[in-house]
This record gives sequence, C-alpha cells and structure tokens, in this order.
Amino acid sequence: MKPSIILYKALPDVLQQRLETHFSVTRVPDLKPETVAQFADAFASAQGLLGSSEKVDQALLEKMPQLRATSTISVGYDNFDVDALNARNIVLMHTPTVLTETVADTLMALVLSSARRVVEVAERVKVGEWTSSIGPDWFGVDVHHKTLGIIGMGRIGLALAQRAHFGFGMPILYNARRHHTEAEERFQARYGDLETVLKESDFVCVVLPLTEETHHLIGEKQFAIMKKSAIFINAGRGPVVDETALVEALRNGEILAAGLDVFEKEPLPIDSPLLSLPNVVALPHIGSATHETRYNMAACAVDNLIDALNGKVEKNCVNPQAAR
Ligand SMILES: NC(=O)C1=CN([C@@H]2O[C@H](COP(=O)(O)OP(=O)(O)OC[C@H]3O[C@@H](n4cnc5c(N)ncnc54)[C@H](OP(=O)(O)O)[C@@H]3O)[C@@H](O)[C@H]2O)C=CC1
Ligand SMILES: O=CC(=O)O
Repeated sequence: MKPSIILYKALPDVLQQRLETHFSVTRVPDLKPETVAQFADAFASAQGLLGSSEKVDQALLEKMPQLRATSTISVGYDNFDVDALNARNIVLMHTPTVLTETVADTLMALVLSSARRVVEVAERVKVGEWTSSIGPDWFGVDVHHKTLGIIGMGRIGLALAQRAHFGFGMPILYNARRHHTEAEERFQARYGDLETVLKESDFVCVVLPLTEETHHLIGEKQFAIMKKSAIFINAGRGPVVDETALVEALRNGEILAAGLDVFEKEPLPIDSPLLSLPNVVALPHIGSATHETRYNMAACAVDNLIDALNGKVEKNCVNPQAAR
C-alpha cells in the first residue's frame, strides 16, 4: 500500500501526478484547525506533509501521529516548530539553491527601484504629472559604485554580491556569523561587525532567516547609526526588522528610503503606515515568484518528500539527525 500524505498547496498537474504515483494524496486547502478536523482521518494516517507558508506546530503534530516527513516549498522554515519535529524524529525538507538566483534578482530590483524611485515616478507619469521636462524633485540617487552592505552572506547574499560587484562595481561590506572566503576572494567583499556594516553602507540589504537571534535585529538603534542617505532593503523575513522603528526612521529622515519584500504581518495590512510613505517600495513577498522558479521549487519539494519517505535525507534536509 502506498504511504498516505497530506498536500496543502496546489501543484502543477504533472507534479501532483508524480506525487500520486508514490503516495495516496489527500489535498486540503490549508492547515487551519477546522480543516484538520474536517479531514481528521487523513491527518491521523498521513506519513508525509507537503505545502508552504502555513504554521506547522505542536498542536498540528498531535493530530498527525504517523507523520515521518514534512516538505516545504520554500527555503525559509521559521513557520515550523523544529524542536517539536526533532522530538518526534520527523524530518523537515526544504528548497534551497533552486531559488537563489531569482531572489537575488528581486533584491537587485529593490535596490534599483528604491534608489531611482522607479515605482513612485512611474505612478506620477500615469496620473499625468509629467507635463514638462523633469527637475530635481524627480531625481533619484546612483546605485553603481556605492557601498552595498549585506547582512546574511548565505546562498542568496552571495548571489547578490556577485550581481553588485560585477554588474554595478559596488564595494561589498557584509556581516554573517562567520567569514565567507568565497565572497572575499571572488567579490573582494569585506567582513564587518553589524555596527560597521550599518554605519558604512549606502545600501543595507537584509537576507537573514528568522530565528530567536535575528528577531528585531534591526530596530531603532540600528536605524540611528545608518547614513541619512542610506537605503534599507529587507528580503529575508519581516520580523527581523522592528517595523515601527523603520517607519519612524523613514518619517524622521534618519534613512532615505526602503525597499521591502517581507513584513511583520503578511499580507501587509492596507492601513500600514509604510504604504503612505512615498519613499517605500513594498512588494508582496515575491522574492522567488517567477513561473520557472516556483515550478522548480515545487518539483524540488515533491522529490524531497519522495526521498525523505524512502529514508534519503543527504540533500535539502534541515534536520537529518531526526531521520530514523
Ligand atoms: N523574500 C523571499 O521571497 C525569500 C526570502 N528568503 C529568506 O532568506 C533567507 C536566507 O536564505 P539563504 O541565503 O538561502 O540562506 P542561508 O542559510 O544560505 O544564509 C543565511 C545567512 O544568514 C546568516 N545568519 C544567520 N543567523 C545570523 C545571525 N544571527 N547573525 C548574522 N548572520 C546570520 C548566516 O550566517 P553564516 O553564514 O555565518 O551561518 C548565513 O550567511 C531565508 O531563510 C528566508 O528567510 C529566502 C527565499 C525567498
Ligand atoms: O520566502 C520564501 C522562502 O523560500 O523562504
């Protein structure tokens, strides 16, 4: 008999079929308690779980006594209670690498659009404000040859450094928990403590995972030491930044502008003060959102679950030690 799994995200037909050749699949809309109650038997017998974005916590795991493997269509996994998974020897698979280049493109798009005010001035054209040759009130600031600070020199940080170094001649300053020789040798990146990166960068780009250590890592004190001309970019996770402090820093002119793909609360509430600031580019968490990359992520997650339920956890596994 095929193992049973729960699928809580729509997949392209070809991938759903691939999953169905290996497993007996129950498709559910989400992981809300009412959905779990409605499909109680399927959750009770499922050995695998595949989807993205939803919280996978102790309460859910209690409804899934047979669960052996979870597979998320994302690289970030802050929505999973990894300690609870470890305690039950449940492996967690994720999708690093396949999305790296696309997310780095998004970061570069945020850098360029914030600096050159692309969204703001394009809107002004659409509402008919371009009535004569433009003046300094439409100007932006240069990107090329400015110092790019990267906080989190992992896979995505490295791909961003590559673009900025070779494409835009930008000196790279970075912070991570350890030195990254590849970034230093290939892109002449310079390591600095967090304070140095914040103080010396023209662009401060956050590409960190959300953990206990990174929660609100960037707040009032950190914005206060950035250059007044600094542009702040966040494409890691929203709660890494104290959003109230960010709004204050933007309002008070402590920094020039911000480009944001992630927020403390998503979807970003329509009454968020960020949306009334002209110097903010706000994107709906589209870091990896291209047709090609989202397909590759879903395919990777399907393969990951097949591997994990066959005891193969050498690749893409967050907690291989949990494998039984
Ligand atoms: N906006 C979007 O759509 C997307 C967002 N993301 C987010 O980006 C994150 C990074 O992805 P990826 O680059 O693949 O991950 P990696 O694990 O490759 O890189 C994470 C980096 O963060 C650093 N880091 C972790 N904790 C700290 C800390 N406390 N202080 C300083 N540095 C720290 C790591 O340091 P060290 O190298 O020293 O260990 C590493 O350099 C994901 O976890 C996810 O949250 C990812 C994809 C899309
Ligand atoms: O935010 C997206 C991810 O893959 O993590």
